[in-house]
Amino acid sequence: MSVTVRAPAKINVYLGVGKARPDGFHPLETVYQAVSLYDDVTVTDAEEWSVTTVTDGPHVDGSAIPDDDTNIVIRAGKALAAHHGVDRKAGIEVRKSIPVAGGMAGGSADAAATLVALDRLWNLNTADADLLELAAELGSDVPFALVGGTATGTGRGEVVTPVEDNGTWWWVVVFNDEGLSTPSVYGAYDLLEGGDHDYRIQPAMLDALRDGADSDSLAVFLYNDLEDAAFYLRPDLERAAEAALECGATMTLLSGSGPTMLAIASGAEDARNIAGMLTGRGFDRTAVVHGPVAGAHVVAYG
Ligand SMILES: C[C@](O)(CO)[C@H](O)COP(=O)(O)OP(=O)(O)OC[C@H]1O[C@@H](n2ccc(N)nc2=O)[C@H](O)[C@@H]1O
Ligand SMILES: Nc1ncnc2c1ncn2[C@@H]1O[C@H](COP(=O)(O)OP(=O)(O)OP(=O)(O)O)[C@@H](O)[C@H]1O
Repeated sequence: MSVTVRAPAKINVYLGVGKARPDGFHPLETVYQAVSLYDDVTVTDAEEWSVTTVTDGPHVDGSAIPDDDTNIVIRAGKALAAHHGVDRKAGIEVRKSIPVAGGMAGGSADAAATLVALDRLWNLNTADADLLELAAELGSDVPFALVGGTATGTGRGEVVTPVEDNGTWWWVVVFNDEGLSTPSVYGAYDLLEGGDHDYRIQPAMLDALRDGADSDSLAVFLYNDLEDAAFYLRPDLERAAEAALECGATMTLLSGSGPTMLAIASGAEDARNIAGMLTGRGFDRTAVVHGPVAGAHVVAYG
Protein backbone atom coordinates (compact mmCIF):
# COMPACT_ATOMS: atom_id res chain seq x y z
CA MET A 1 0.00 0.00 0.00
CA SER A 2 1.32 3.46 -0.87
CA VAL A 3 -0.05 7.01 -0.94
CA THR A 4 1.17 9.88 -3.12
CA VAL A 5 0.50 13.49 -2.14
CA ARG A 6 1.26 16.52 -4.31
CA ALA A 7 2.20 19.83 -2.66
CA PRO A 8 2.74 23.20 -4.34
CA ALA A 9 5.54 25.74 -4.24
CA LYS A 10 4.63 29.08 -2.69
CA ILE A 11 5.43 32.65 -3.48
CA ASN A 12 4.96 35.64 -1.19
CA VAL A 13 3.13 38.29 -3.21
CA TYR A 14 3.65 40.53 -0.19
CA LEU A 15 6.27 40.01 2.52
CA GLY A 16 6.50 42.55 5.33
CA VAL A 17 9.13 41.81 8.00
CA GLY A 18 9.30 43.31 11.49
CA LYS A 19 12.08 43.48 14.09
CA ALA A 20 13.54 40.13 15.21
CA ARG A 21 11.75 38.64 18.25
CA PRO A 22 13.63 37.38 21.32
CA ASP A 23 13.42 33.84 19.87
CA GLY A 24 15.27 35.01 16.75
CA PHE A 25 12.28 34.73 14.43
CA HIS A 26 10.89 37.79 12.67
CA PRO A 27 7.23 38.78 12.93
CA LEU A 28 5.73 38.71 9.43
CA GLU A 29 2.74 40.04 7.58
CA THR A 30 2.73 38.13 4.33
CA VAL A 31 0.36 37.16 1.55
CA TYR A 32 1.16 33.67 0.33
CA GLN A 33 0.06 32.23 -2.99
CA ALA A 34 0.43 28.56 -3.95
CA VAL A 35 1.63 28.22 -7.56
CA SER A 36 1.63 25.45 -10.17
CA LEU A 37 5.03 23.95 -9.48
CA TYR A 38 4.85 20.80 -7.38
CA ASP A 39 6.71 18.11 -5.48
CA ASP A 40 5.13 14.64 -5.20
CA VAL A 41 5.73 12.60 -2.05
CA THR A 42 5.03 8.85 -1.96
CA VAL A 43 4.98 6.96 1.34
CA THR A 44 5.08 3.19 1.89
CA ASP A 45 5.19 1.19 5.12
CA ALA A 46 8.74 0.09 5.97
CA GLU A 47 10.87 -1.43 8.75
CA GLU A 48 13.04 1.72 8.96
CA TRP A 49 12.68 5.38 8.05
CA SER A 50 14.27 6.23 4.69
CA VAL A 51 14.10 8.99 2.10
CA THR A 52 15.00 8.95 -1.58
CA THR A 53 14.83 11.99 -3.81
CA VAL A 54 14.12 11.94 -7.52
CA THR A 55 15.01 15.26 -9.10
CA ASP A 56 12.39 15.47 -11.78
CA GLY A 57 12.29 19.09 -12.85
CA PRO A 58 15.03 20.77 -14.87
CA HIS A 59 15.53 23.35 -12.11
CA VAL A 60 16.37 21.05 -9.25
CA ASP A 61 19.85 20.28 -8.01
CA GLY A 62 19.32 17.47 -5.55
CA SER A 63 22.88 17.45 -4.24
CA ALA A 64 22.05 19.63 -1.19
CA ILE A 65 19.14 17.45 -0.06
CA PRO A 66 19.98 15.29 2.96
CA ASP A 67 19.22 11.57 2.69
CA ASP A 68 19.26 10.95 6.45
CA ASP A 69 17.07 11.79 9.46
CA THR A 70 17.73 15.51 9.03
CA ASN A 71 15.58 15.55 5.88
CA ILE A 72 12.43 17.47 6.79
CA VAL A 73 10.19 14.65 5.48
CA ILE A 74 11.57 12.21 8.07
CA ARG A 75 11.16 14.83 10.79
CA ALA A 76 7.55 15.23 9.61
CA GLY A 77 6.88 11.49 9.63
CA LYS A 78 8.37 10.99 13.09
CA ALA A 79 6.41 13.96 14.46
CA LEU A 80 3.12 12.53 13.17
CA ALA A 81 3.88 9.04 14.53
CA ALA A 82 4.84 10.51 17.93
CA HIS A 83 1.69 12.67 18.02
CA HIS A 84 -0.47 9.53 17.70
CA GLY A 85 1.85 7.30 19.74
CA VAL A 86 2.10 4.82 16.84
CA ASP A 87 5.24 2.76 16.33
CA ARG A 88 5.28 2.75 12.54
CA LYS A 89 7.88 3.80 9.98
CA ALA A 90 7.83 4.59 6.30
CA GLY A 91 9.93 4.78 3.18
CA ILE A 92 9.44 8.20 1.63
CA GLU A 93 10.13 9.08 -2.01
CA VAL A 94 10.23 12.77 -2.91
CA ARG A 95 9.87 13.62 -6.60
CA LYS A 96 11.10 17.22 -6.70
CA SER A 97 10.33 19.95 -9.19
CA ILE A 98 10.58 22.84 -6.71
CA PRO A 99 14.11 24.29 -6.60
CA VAL A 100 16.17 23.56 -3.47
CA ALA A 101 16.91 26.57 -1.25
CA GLY A 102 15.16 28.69 -3.87
CA GLY A 103 12.77 30.66 -1.64
CA MET A 104 9.74 28.71 -2.90
CA ALA A 105 9.37 26.57 0.24
CA GLY A 106 10.20 23.26 -1.42
CA GLY A 107 11.19 21.51 1.79
CA SER A 108 8.07 22.88 3.46
CA ALA A 109 5.91 21.47 0.65
CA ASP A 110 7.56 18.06 1.12
CA ALA A 111 6.91 18.16 4.87
CA ALA A 112 3.25 19.09 4.40
CA ALA A 113 2.83 16.36 1.78
CA THR A 114 4.38 13.79 4.12
CA LEU A 115 1.97 14.69 6.94
CA VAL A 116 -1.05 14.29 4.65
CA ALA A 117 0.28 11.10 3.01
CA LEU A 118 1.09 9.28 6.26
CA ASP A 119 -2.17 10.42 7.84
CA ARG A 120 -3.94 8.68 4.96
CA LEU A 121 -1.65 5.62 4.77
CA TRP A 122 -2.09 4.93 8.47
CA ASN A 123 -5.78 6.00 8.67
CA LEU A 124 -5.01 8.38 11.51
CA ASN A 125 -7.75 10.94 10.77
CA THR A 126 -5.67 13.69 12.35
CA ALA A 127 -7.73 16.80 13.13
CA ASP A 128 -6.92 19.77 10.86
CA ALA A 129 -5.90 21.88 13.86
CA ASP A 130 -3.43 19.19 14.97
CA LEU A 131 -1.97 18.87 11.45
CA LEU A 132 -1.48 22.65 11.32
CA GLU A 133 0.21 22.59 14.73
CA LEU A 134 2.56 19.78 13.72
CA ALA A 135 3.27 21.67 10.48
CA ALA A 136 4.15 24.87 12.37
CA GLU A 137 6.65 22.98 14.53
CA LEU A 138 8.41 21.76 11.39
CA GLY A 139 8.81 25.22 9.82
CA SER A 140 7.15 28.61 9.43
CA ASP A 141 6.09 27.96 5.81
CA VAL A 142 4.76 24.41 6.34
CA PRO A 143 1.18 25.28 7.48
CA PHE A 144 0.60 27.28 4.29
CA ALA A 145 1.67 24.31 2.16
CA LEU A 146 -1.19 22.35 3.75
CA VAL A 147 -3.75 25.09 3.14
CA GLY A 148 -2.69 26.36 -0.33
CA GLY A 149 -4.68 28.87 -2.37
CA THR A 150 -4.00 32.45 -1.31
CA ALA A 151 -3.69 33.27 2.38
CA THR A 152 -2.22 35.76 4.77
CA GLY A 153 0.56 34.61 7.08
CA THR A 154 1.18 36.26 10.46
CA GLY A 155 3.14 35.36 13.59
CA ARG A 156 6.42 34.01 12.15
CA GLY A 157 4.41 33.03 9.04
CA GLU A 158 2.78 29.97 10.59
CA VAL A 159 -0.62 31.55 11.35
CA VAL A 160 -2.41 31.11 8.05
CA THR A 161 -5.75 32.70 7.15
CA PRO A 162 -7.24 32.05 3.69
CA VAL A 163 -8.22 35.15 1.68
CA GLU A 164 -10.65 35.37 -1.21
CA ASP A 165 -8.79 35.38 -4.52
CA ASN A 166 -10.85 35.39 -7.71
CA GLY A 167 -7.94 35.89 -10.07
CA THR A 168 -5.68 33.56 -11.99
CA TRP A 169 -2.33 35.26 -11.77
CA TRP A 170 0.52 34.37 -14.13
CA TRP A 171 4.15 34.54 -13.11
CA VAL A 172 7.48 34.07 -14.82
CA VAL A 173 9.85 32.35 -12.43
CA VAL A 174 13.56 32.99 -12.94
CA PHE A 175 15.59 30.29 -11.21
CA ASN A 176 19.15 30.61 -10.03
CA ASP A 177 21.99 28.06 -10.07
CA GLU A 178 23.05 28.77 -6.51
CA GLY A 179 20.74 28.43 -3.48
CA LEU A 180 20.52 31.12 -0.80
CA SER A 181 20.12 30.26 2.87
CA THR A 182 17.03 31.74 4.54
CA PRO A 183 18.77 32.60 7.88
CA SER A 184 21.56 34.44 6.02
CA VAL A 185 18.99 36.65 4.25
CA TYR A 186 17.17 37.43 7.52
CA GLY A 187 20.60 38.17 9.06
CA ALA A 188 21.44 40.65 6.28
CA TYR A 189 17.97 42.18 6.73
CA ASP A 190 18.73 42.82 10.43
CA LEU A 191 21.93 44.62 9.49
CA LEU A 192 20.46 46.67 6.67
CA GLU A 193 16.92 47.47 7.80
CA GLY A 194 16.15 46.13 11.23
CA GLY A 195 12.39 46.15 10.66
CA ASP A 196 11.59 49.58 12.14
CA HIS A 197 8.78 50.44 9.75
CA ASP A 198 5.13 49.78 9.05
CA TYR A 199 5.14 46.38 7.39
CA ARG A 200 1.40 45.68 7.44
CA ILE A 201 -0.52 44.33 4.45
CA GLN A 202 -2.53 47.08 2.76
CA PRO A 203 -6.25 46.20 2.73
CA ALA A 204 -6.40 47.46 -0.88
CA MET A 205 -4.10 44.58 -1.87
CA LEU A 206 -6.61 42.07 -0.53
CA ASP A 207 -9.32 43.94 -2.48
CA ALA A 208 -7.29 43.53 -5.69
CA LEU A 209 -6.98 39.78 -5.08
CA ARG A 210 -10.67 39.46 -4.28
CA ASP A 211 -11.65 41.43 -7.40
CA GLY A 212 -9.36 39.22 -9.50
CA ALA A 213 -9.08 41.93 -12.12
CA ASP A 214 -6.05 42.60 -14.31
CA SER A 215 -2.45 42.01 -13.27
CA ASP A 216 -1.65 45.75 -13.18
CA SER A 217 -4.06 46.21 -10.26
CA LEU A 218 -2.10 43.64 -8.25
CA ALA A 219 1.34 44.62 -9.55
CA VAL A 220 1.36 47.92 -7.63
CA PHE A 221 1.13 46.07 -4.31
CA LEU A 222 3.85 43.45 -4.91
CA TYR A 223 6.53 43.93 -2.29
CA ASN A 224 9.19 41.97 -0.43
CA ASP A 225 11.05 43.42 2.57
CA LEU A 226 13.84 40.85 2.10
CA GLU A 227 14.67 41.98 -1.42
CA ASP A 228 17.36 44.53 -0.52
CA ALA A 229 19.02 42.01 1.79
CA ALA A 230 19.05 39.32 -0.92
CA PHE A 231 20.38 41.81 -3.49
CA TYR A 232 23.07 42.83 -1.00
CA LEU A 233 24.17 39.20 -0.63
CA ARG A 234 23.73 38.39 -4.32
CA PRO A 235 24.03 41.46 -6.59
CA ASP A 236 23.46 39.25 -9.66
CA LEU A 237 19.78 38.93 -8.69
CA GLU A 238 19.11 42.57 -9.46
CA ARG A 239 20.19 41.95 -13.04
CA ALA A 240 17.51 39.27 -13.46
CA ALA A 241 14.91 41.76 -12.19
CA GLU A 242 16.13 44.47 -14.58
CA ALA A 243 16.13 42.04 -17.51
CA ALA A 244 12.56 40.93 -16.77
CA LEU A 245 11.39 44.56 -16.75
CA GLU A 246 13.18 45.20 -20.04
CA CYS A 247 11.41 42.11 -21.44
CA GLY A 248 8.00 43.65 -20.72
CA ALA A 249 7.16 42.62 -17.14
CA THR A 250 5.33 45.37 -15.24
CA MET A 251 6.78 44.38 -11.86
CA THR A 252 9.33 41.97 -10.44
CA LEU A 253 9.70 40.52 -6.98
CA LEU A 254 12.11 38.37 -5.00
CA SER A 255 10.47 35.04 -4.14
CA GLY A 256 10.52 34.57 -0.34
CA SER A 257 14.15 34.78 0.76
CA GLY A 258 15.38 34.18 -2.82
CA PRO A 259 17.34 33.65 -4.96
CA THR A 260 14.39 32.86 -7.28
CA MET A 261 12.97 36.00 -8.92
CA LEU A 262 9.39 36.49 -10.10
CA ALA A 263 7.83 38.69 -12.75
CA ILE A 264 4.08 39.21 -12.98
CA ALA A 265 2.51 38.80 -16.42
CA SER A 266 -0.90 39.78 -17.79
CA GLY A 267 -1.73 36.22 -18.91
CA ALA A 268 -0.28 32.90 -20.06
CA GLU A 269 0.84 34.19 -23.45
CA ASP A 270 2.46 37.31 -22.02
CA ALA A 271 4.27 35.12 -19.47
CA ARG A 272 5.58 32.79 -22.18
CA ASN A 273 6.74 35.79 -24.24
CA ILE A 274 8.62 37.31 -21.30
CA ALA A 275 10.18 33.91 -20.48
CA GLY A 276 11.21 33.46 -24.14
CA MET A 277 12.83 36.91 -24.24
CA LEU A 278 14.64 36.22 -20.97
CA THR A 279 16.04 33.02 -22.49
CA GLY A 280 17.36 35.10 -25.39
CA ARG A 281 19.22 37.23 -22.83
CA GLY A 282 20.86 34.27 -21.17
CA PHE A 283 18.35 33.74 -18.35
CA ASP A 284 17.49 30.30 -19.62
CA ARG A 285 16.26 28.73 -16.38
CA THR A 286 12.71 30.01 -16.28
CA ALA A 287 9.23 28.58 -15.82
CA VAL A 288 5.74 29.93 -16.31
CA VAL A 289 3.39 29.21 -13.40
CA HIS A 290 -0.02 30.34 -12.25
CA GLY A 291 -1.75 30.64 -8.92
CA PRO A 292 -3.61 30.16 -6.74
CA VAL A 293 -3.62 26.33 -6.73
CA ALA A 294 -4.59 23.76 -4.09
CA GLY A 295 -2.50 22.89 -1.05
CA ALA A 296 -1.19 19.36 -0.31
CA HIS A 297 -3.63 16.79 -1.72
CA VAL A 298 -3.72 13.06 -2.41
CA VAL A 299 -3.10 12.17 -6.08
CA ALA A 300 -2.61 8.38 -5.87
CA TYR A 301 -3.65 5.71 -3.40
CA GLY A 302 -3.27 1.95 -3.59
C1 LIG B 1 11.25 33.58 3.77
C2 LIG B 1 9.99 32.78 4.00
O1 LIG B 1 9.94 31.69 3.09
C3 LIG B 1 8.78 33.67 3.73
O2 LIG B 1 7.58 32.95 3.70
C4 LIG B 1 9.91 32.25 5.42
O3 LIG B 1 9.95 33.29 6.35
C5 LIG B 1 10.95 31.20 5.74
O4 LIG B 1 10.25 30.12 6.28
P1 LIG B 1 10.95 28.71 6.61
O5 LIG B 1 12.00 28.42 5.59
O6 LIG B 1 9.82 27.74 6.82
O7 LIG B 1 11.67 29.09 7.94
P2 LIG B 1 11.93 28.21 9.27
O8 LIG B 1 12.38 26.85 8.87
O9 LIG B 1 10.77 28.35 10.18
O10 LIG B 1 13.15 29.03 9.88
C6 LIG B 1 14.43 29.03 9.28
C7 LIG B 1 15.18 30.25 9.73
O11 LIG B 1 14.68 31.41 9.04
C8 LIG B 1 14.65 32.54 9.90
N1 LIG B 1 13.26 33.01 10.04
C9 LIG B 1 12.21 32.29 9.54
C10 LIG B 1 10.92 32.77 9.65
C11 LIG B 1 10.71 34.00 10.30
N2 LIG B 1 9.47 34.51 10.43
N3 LIG B 1 11.76 34.69 10.80
C12 LIG B 1 13.03 34.23 10.66
O12 LIG B 1 13.97 34.88 11.11
C13 LIG B 1 15.26 32.08 11.22
O13 LIG B 1 16.64 32.36 11.13
C14 LIG B 1 15.03 30.59 11.20
O14 LIG B 1 15.98 29.89 11.98
N1 LIG C 1 13.02 17.50 1.55
C1 LIG C 1 13.90 18.51 1.44
N2 LIG C 1 13.96 19.20 0.28
C2 LIG C 1 14.82 20.24 0.15
N3 LIG C 1 15.70 20.61 1.10
C3 LIG C 1 15.68 19.98 2.26
C4 LIG C 1 14.79 18.89 2.48
N4 LIG C 1 14.99 18.46 3.73
C5 LIG C 1 15.95 19.23 4.26
N5 LIG C 1 16.40 20.14 3.39
C6 LIG C 1 17.43 21.21 3.65
O1 LIG C 1 16.75 22.45 3.78
C7 LIG C 1 17.41 23.50 3.05
C8 LIG C 1 16.36 24.50 2.52
O2 LIG C 1 15.55 23.83 1.63
P1 LIG C 1 14.27 24.41 0.87
O3 LIG C 1 14.33 23.90 -0.53
O4 LIG C 1 13.06 24.11 1.65
O5 LIG C 1 14.54 25.97 0.88
P2 LIG C 1 13.62 27.17 0.48
O6 LIG C 1 12.74 26.75 -0.64
O7 LIG C 1 14.50 28.35 0.26
O8 LIG C 1 12.74 27.37 1.77
P3 LIG C 1 11.86 28.62 2.21
O9 LIG C 1 11.31 29.25 0.99
O10 LIG C 1 10.80 27.95 3.08
O11 LIG C 1 12.79 29.49 2.98
C9 LIG C 1 18.18 22.78 1.94
O12 LIG C 1 19.36 23.45 1.61
C10 LIG C 1 18.45 21.39 2.54
O13 LIG C 1 19.73 21.34 3.14
